[in-house]
Amino acid sequence: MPNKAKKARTVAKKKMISLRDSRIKKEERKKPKIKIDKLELKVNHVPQVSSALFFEFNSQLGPPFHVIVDTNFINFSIKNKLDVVKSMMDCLYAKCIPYITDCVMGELEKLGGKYRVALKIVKDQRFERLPCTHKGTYADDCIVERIMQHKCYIVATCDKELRRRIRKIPGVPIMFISHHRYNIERMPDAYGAPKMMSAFRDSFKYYRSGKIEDLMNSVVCFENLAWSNRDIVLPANFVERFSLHKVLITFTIPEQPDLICIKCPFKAEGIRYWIEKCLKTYPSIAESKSNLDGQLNVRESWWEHSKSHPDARKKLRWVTMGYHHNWDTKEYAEDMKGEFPSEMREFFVNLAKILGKEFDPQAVIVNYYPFGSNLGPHRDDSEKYFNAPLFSMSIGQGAIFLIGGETMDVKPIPMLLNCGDILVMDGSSRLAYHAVPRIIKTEEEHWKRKADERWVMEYVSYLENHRININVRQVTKV
Ligand SMILES: O=C(O)CCC(=O)C(=O)O
Ligand SMILES: [Fe+2]
Repeated sequence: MPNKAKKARTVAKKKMISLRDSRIKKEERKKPKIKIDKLELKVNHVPQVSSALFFEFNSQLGPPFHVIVDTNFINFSIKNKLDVVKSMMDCLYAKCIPYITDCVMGELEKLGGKYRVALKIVKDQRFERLPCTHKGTYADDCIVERIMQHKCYIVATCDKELRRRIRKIPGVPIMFISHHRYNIERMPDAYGAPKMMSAFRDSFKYYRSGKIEDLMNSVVCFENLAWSNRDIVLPANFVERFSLHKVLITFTIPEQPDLICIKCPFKAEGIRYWIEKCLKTYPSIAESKSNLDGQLNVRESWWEHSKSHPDARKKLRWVTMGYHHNWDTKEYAEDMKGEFPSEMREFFVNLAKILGKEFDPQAVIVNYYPFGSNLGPHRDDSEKYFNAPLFSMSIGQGAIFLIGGETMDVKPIPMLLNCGDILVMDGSSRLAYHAVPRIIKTEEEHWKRKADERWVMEYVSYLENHRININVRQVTKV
């Protein structure tokens, strides 16, 4: 190499400052080599684990359970008509205290008028407040921080992201909502964690999603009921007034002898009468309440509106008249009642009399079920007066109805309910668990029989896709 070139290279090299020089920004500076002493003990820094945890078993958990509730859990509870405190106790079989952080309260307040029911619920005195001292209102971070510090909480949330974060923290069970009830994950068995499946729930799941051909083999059909068949000749004026067949055909089943099953007593005109009432009249009565209250401005003319708005059509799920059922408190109140429809009173009082029962209809829930919808296992015990029967009438498409016993451990009997069929839940069946896991395409659309064209045009498209249930109760002793 010529001397000149060699010199130039040496100069260039000298001009470069060392990569460890203090004039280079600290983060860009080359790190000095650390000599590893192979004999020295290696220390890993991991977050400190609470002393309440024995492996991952949290010894601070135990009744009463302290449950931190987030915003979406409250909202989903409202949507699923679940009373927060009661449903927590049903889930954990023990007293539960729901906690609301200032952050969650802040979130609910910010969400405005639509969430006023949620706000009202969390202001209930059964909820405890957890004051926040940090800045801002990022509720998820606040909850995560708390459960890292204190191992005495369960977190109730339906938020996927928050659940994912909590799963990384040892010893914190998560409560969530699925199948219209509260469930819990990561709960130590020792705390009487809920049996995720009861005999009733097993059946509900099976009939909700099983293959229809398989299910139908085990379903009790009124036509095939051979037990205690009792036929009653109906009074002529009753037959005439409500377009009934002359003879009422009733059955019972051995497992529930107090449940009276009545095969559809209506002629086609009789069924059409109730269809018109349930679609055109009841949702529009000023004194009725419905799940669409406050959502659609078109409640007074829901039926007209629904003809051109398929969404609104599917959205109507219930209408109440007479005493209104309060879905949050599960109570009826004297100041929450409207007129009970007179024709409905007349029909069910007379029917009860014919069956030898006293009945004063005071509350009705009209349920509307599109295909694919269902009604989870429950007992109708809000009425507080159980010495009167409850009448449940099916209209439109069919359904599988499960009737169980006093507890969810009793395996229910699946029954096929068709248009016009009526169940009378009396005596021991009045408080039995029941559910509607599936809406079934009916084989006999007898509402069409001899219907005039105007009627067909008006109602048939709704009935092709929906079932309606008229559920009539007596609330108080008279
Ligand atoms: O739709 C049904 O057959 C039952 C409805 C019911 O159980 C209820 O409204 O409480
Ligand atoms: Fe019910």
